Amino acid sequence: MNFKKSEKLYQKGLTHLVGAVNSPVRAFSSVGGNPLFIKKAKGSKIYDVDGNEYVDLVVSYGPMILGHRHKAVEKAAKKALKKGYSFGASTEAEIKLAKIVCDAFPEMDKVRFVNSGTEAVLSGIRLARAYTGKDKIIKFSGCYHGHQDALLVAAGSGLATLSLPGSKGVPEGAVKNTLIAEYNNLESVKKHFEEHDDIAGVIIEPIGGNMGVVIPQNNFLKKLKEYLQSKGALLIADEVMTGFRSTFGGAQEKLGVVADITCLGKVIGGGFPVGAYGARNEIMENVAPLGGMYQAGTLSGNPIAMAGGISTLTELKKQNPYDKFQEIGSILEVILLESAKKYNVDVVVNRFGSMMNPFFTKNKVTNFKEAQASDTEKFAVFFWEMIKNGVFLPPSQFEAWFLNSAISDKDIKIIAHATDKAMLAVSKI
Ligand SMILES: Cc1ncc(COP(=O)(O)O)c(C=O)c1O
Ligand SMILES: NCC(=O)CCC(=O)O
Repeated sequence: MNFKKSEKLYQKGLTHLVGAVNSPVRAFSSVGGNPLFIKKAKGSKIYDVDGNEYVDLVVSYGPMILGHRHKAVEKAAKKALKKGYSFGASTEAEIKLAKIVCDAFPEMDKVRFVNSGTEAVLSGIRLARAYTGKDKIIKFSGCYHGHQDALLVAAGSGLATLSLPGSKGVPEGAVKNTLIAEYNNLESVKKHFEEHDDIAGVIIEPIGGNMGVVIPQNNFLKKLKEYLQSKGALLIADEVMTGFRSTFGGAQEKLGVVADITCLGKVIGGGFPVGAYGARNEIMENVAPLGGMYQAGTLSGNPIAMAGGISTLTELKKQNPYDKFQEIGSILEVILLESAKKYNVDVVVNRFGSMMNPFFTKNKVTNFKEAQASDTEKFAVFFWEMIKNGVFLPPSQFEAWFLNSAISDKDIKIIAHATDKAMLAVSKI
């Protein structure tokens, strides 16, 4: 396996692109080496420009839940393309996707489409403030909610990978209403309520996916919702990663919790740029043109993106792959753990349905601090051995791996073989 063409493109890309990437998570900062350049993808596989083939466990950081270029999605997008790309006016497709989305969440009467998860969350936060008339928002350390100013503190994803406590260029004023709590620690939330009476709500990834996978323990989410209700504050579920992935109704359905505002992205567009935020009528009626909270978008509800979303969600409903994800996920979990045991490597595997990852640590991982105790050098060695043996992973200890419904038994064998080689390599450092 060689990466010569990727290497060449990387050098070329450095001239006019920052770090030759358009999102820092794509840089190989924490694993060393240079990013791979992709030529194409199909089904469960992704191919780089040097012709190397990989089983893809990144799937564009989540959206490609049916695998790449699913027939139904490709057909729908091509059909939409022929009718025009953007109109700046309403289409029937928006109504169709809105119904599919609202039907999936019990208390979602209305939804507004935007173009990314970042936009979905920044709008959801604005809505919580507009509805409650309060300014403060609690977020959990290690959770990532896109790159809006107010939430770029103690964030996961690329900030965790690059060990950044926050972002330069964010004025103090932009984060003065952001309070930080610890995941799985209700007391840390209560403490803020004891000190402040102007908290609009709490935003949470119902399954943490941006510090690696972190799962709520002991009904944490249910208890959080009950507590917030008693305080008249809103629960804002950032289901950008988990929506239509944990199951069709998202992590909320799996965990038996209903949020006041739900933010969506990734799978909802099936690889096209779509985000959304939704809630019950009483909340959504605050959004313009019905109410005074302004939020807009030239390309929002884009017809190609809507077609991608409708076809992806319709196919997902038909396939209902969630039991299969559970099955494949538990097989991969066993593969990772047995291989770690064989080579005497300390590994903890966290998994929730089709989201999982190993942490190179001895102790359980239930919050950001525990995730940060992982050995990132070991992860870097593991990552490159997986790549060399045909498995494409996110280049960070703090990112989730995602399953897709095109993964085959043969792919699982490739992953098992690569894992064995990778754990052996880790055991030698
Ligand atoms: C939970 C969560 N929220 C928000 C975002 C932001 O979405 P986007 O990258 O589409 O702006 C992401 C991923 O990036 C995410 O994982
Ligand atoms: N977990 C990381 C993401 O989901 C974001 C991807 C990106 O920012 O490119």
